[in-house]
Amino acid sequence: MADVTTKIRTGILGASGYTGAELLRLLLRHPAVEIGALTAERQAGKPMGEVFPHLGRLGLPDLVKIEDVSWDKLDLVFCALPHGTTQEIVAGLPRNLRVVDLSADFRLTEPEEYKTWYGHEHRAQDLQKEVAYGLTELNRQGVRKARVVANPGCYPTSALLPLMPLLLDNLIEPGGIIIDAKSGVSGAGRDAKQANLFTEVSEGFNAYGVGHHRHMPEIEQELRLAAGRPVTVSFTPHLVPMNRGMLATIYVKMADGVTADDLRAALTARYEGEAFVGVTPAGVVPATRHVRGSNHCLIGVVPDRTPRGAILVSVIDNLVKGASGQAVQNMNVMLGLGETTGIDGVAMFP
Ligand SMILES: NC(=O)C1=CN([C@@H]2O[C@H](COP(=O)(O)OP(=O)(O)OC[C@H]3O[C@@H](n4cnc5c(N)ncnc54)[C@H](OP(=O)(O)O)[C@@H]3O)[C@@H](O)[C@H]2O)C=CC1
Ligand SMILES: CC(=O)N[C@@H](CCC(=O)OP(=O)(O)O)C(=O)O
Repeated sequence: MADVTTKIRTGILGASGYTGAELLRLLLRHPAVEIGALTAERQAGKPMGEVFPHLGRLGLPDLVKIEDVSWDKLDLVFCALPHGTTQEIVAGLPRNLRVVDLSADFRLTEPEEYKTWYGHEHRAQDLQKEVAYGLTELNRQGVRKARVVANPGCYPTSALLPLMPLLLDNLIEPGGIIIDAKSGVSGAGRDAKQANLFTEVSEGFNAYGVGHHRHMPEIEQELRLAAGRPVTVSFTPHLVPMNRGMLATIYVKMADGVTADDLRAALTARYEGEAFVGVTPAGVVPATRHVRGSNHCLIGVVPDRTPRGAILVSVIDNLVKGASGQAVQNMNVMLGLGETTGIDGVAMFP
């Protein structure tokens, strides 16, 4: 384990956004980390307390533009920038810097697939080969060795943690998986958008990206690795009127002779000893409030009335296990620190 008396000097690119603020909330109580640089685009030049009053009076550096960061004063960088802005920035960083990227820029391993879903050429294809997909519990060895970690999307995290072990063990069929997922509005970031106005979001909820959300190929890429053959999922995200939280209701077909109790037992065995992923007892279905503010994923398993059907319910906090918490977890693994350091809090219930 690394010596925690030598602090890791970290920078956060995109510190004026929601995941940037969440990284700070977690890193400020991390004993092995010091904050060396914080960046913003439009809000560059401002002190942190002006952008986020709850992060004022903490001695944090002011927000600067990315081009004004002194990279030689840093050991690791978190990139919390919009898609499409990160590939060139990471490619231009000194190679001794470790990187945890919260955007989708390095998640899809095939540049053609990236172009199809993100609408432009991959701008750092050479670097892509050095990247590990940071779903920590299921790729710990990859994360440990990587210089650059692609932190998974929030929807993929909520879906892959229950599905991948079941596919690996051939307990469910790769065909016909339906992922019906719901997210809090902070998942859309802090940027002002009409769809995220209080009047558009409150007192109702809606599906979006129906049939074509860019998390579909990310989910299928990782499920293909688990199943050893192509997997096509039906994935529909929904926006619900809450600030944070994500719940995925996943419909699967079990292999012949398998029961929902078998699925629960397999997931319980797979995640035994894991600090952040848990399976609820039979008859208990997890809710977003059980993980709010924490780095936990809770999974419930229920038999369905359809032939060989089962329903998985998976909950995370989109800003924590779905983004910044998992990013800190990956940093801990990359640097040989205790994996739960700084992120061991339990949920804020209710
Ligand atoms: N929100 C969530 O739950 C999750 C988000 N993610 C991903 O994490 C990343 C950050 O998300 P989030 O924090 O929600 O986003 P926000 O919109 O809240 O924040 C974006 C940040 O990037 C900065 N920025 C915007 N444009 C540029 C640019 N062209 N060059 C440099 N900096 C720029 C912004 O600065 P300024 O404020 O000055 O404009 C701000 O600091 C995204 O890729 C997102 O998809 C992943 C999982 C979950
Ligand atoms: C509610 C909402 O808008 N959510 C975002 C997902 C945020 C996230 O996890 O993912 P990325 O890093 O891939 O953007 C969306 O659907 O685009």
